[in-house]
Amino acid sequence: MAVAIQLDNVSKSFKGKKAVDSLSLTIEQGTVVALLGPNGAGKTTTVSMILGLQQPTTGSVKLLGGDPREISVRDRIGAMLQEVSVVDSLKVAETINLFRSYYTKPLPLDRLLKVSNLEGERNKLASALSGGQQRRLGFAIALAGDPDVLFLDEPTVGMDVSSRQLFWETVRAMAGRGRTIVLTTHYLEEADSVADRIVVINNGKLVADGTPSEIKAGTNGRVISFTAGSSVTTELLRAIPGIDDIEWSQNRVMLKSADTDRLLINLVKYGIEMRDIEIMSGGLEEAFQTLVNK
Ligand SMILES: Nc1ncnc2c1ncn2[C@@H]1O[C@H](COP(=O)(O)OP(=O)(O)OP(=O)(O)O)[C@@H](O)[C@H]1O
Repeated sequence: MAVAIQLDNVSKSFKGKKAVDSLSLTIEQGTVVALLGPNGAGKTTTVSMILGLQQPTTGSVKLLGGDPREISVRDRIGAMLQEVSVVDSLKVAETINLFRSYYTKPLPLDRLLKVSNLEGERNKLASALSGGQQRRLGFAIALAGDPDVLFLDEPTVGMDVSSRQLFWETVRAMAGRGRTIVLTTHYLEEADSVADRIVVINNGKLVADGTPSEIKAGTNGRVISFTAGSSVTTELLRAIPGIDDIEWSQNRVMLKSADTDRLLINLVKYGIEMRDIEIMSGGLEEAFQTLVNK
């Protein structure tokens, strides 16, 4: 598969402190990649370097095979950053048209108004939009040039539920047409449902990289919980192989394990009295906390 983004050993320092530290990353075309990490992890700095807005202190960045600052590369890129700056005197449709004029193959205005759900606001002043509507205008602007690579920095902050749904549907449809999407978000459930790949950064370093299920499976395993009979004690459970953690909530016990199938067999073998057995996967939230608190 063709490579859309390539970072080779990229570092960025501010006043001697590394915001991004020896990051290497290859992103293939047609994938949706979520960049996760706590505040200050280096996500925005990474995206700014991929976009050519900041230069790495060391290392190299390639976007669509070229330098992100080249005009021919910029023509194929769209970005929705945290701040949307609008010209005060321009209406929504005029604002979108202004951005359309920067590109060689812009999408039609009506299509952009539709996917950003701003058809009803086309004649409003852009500066008079609500916060959520301004985010959607930012999305329309990012899509104006029908980009091959789209960057979304915290895109759904302030959007209501139906706008979010339409937004993610549009993003997934774009990926289906071979476009590459890189997004940052603090909403882990969104990353879990929309991304093909999750890259976790902490202190400027890559700490995990994989599909959402790989990230979840690789860090926290799964949990078996059941209502325990009166003969079951923590000591008894400690003797059983394959349990990573034991937690009680009244007479219900939760056992963490990397291999819940094998653990269940062991529990039966040891004659553990169990009722209402449940097996659950750990969530992305839990995996994320484990990764960034290591
Ligand atoms: N222009 C700058 N000058 C000095 N330090 C900076 C600058 N930009 C970023 N930093 C520092 O680099 C580190 C990474 O910041 P960055 O904005 O990339 O994090 P982030 O992961 O995007 O965080 P958030 O989730 O809060 O948006 C932080 O410690 C930040 O203070």
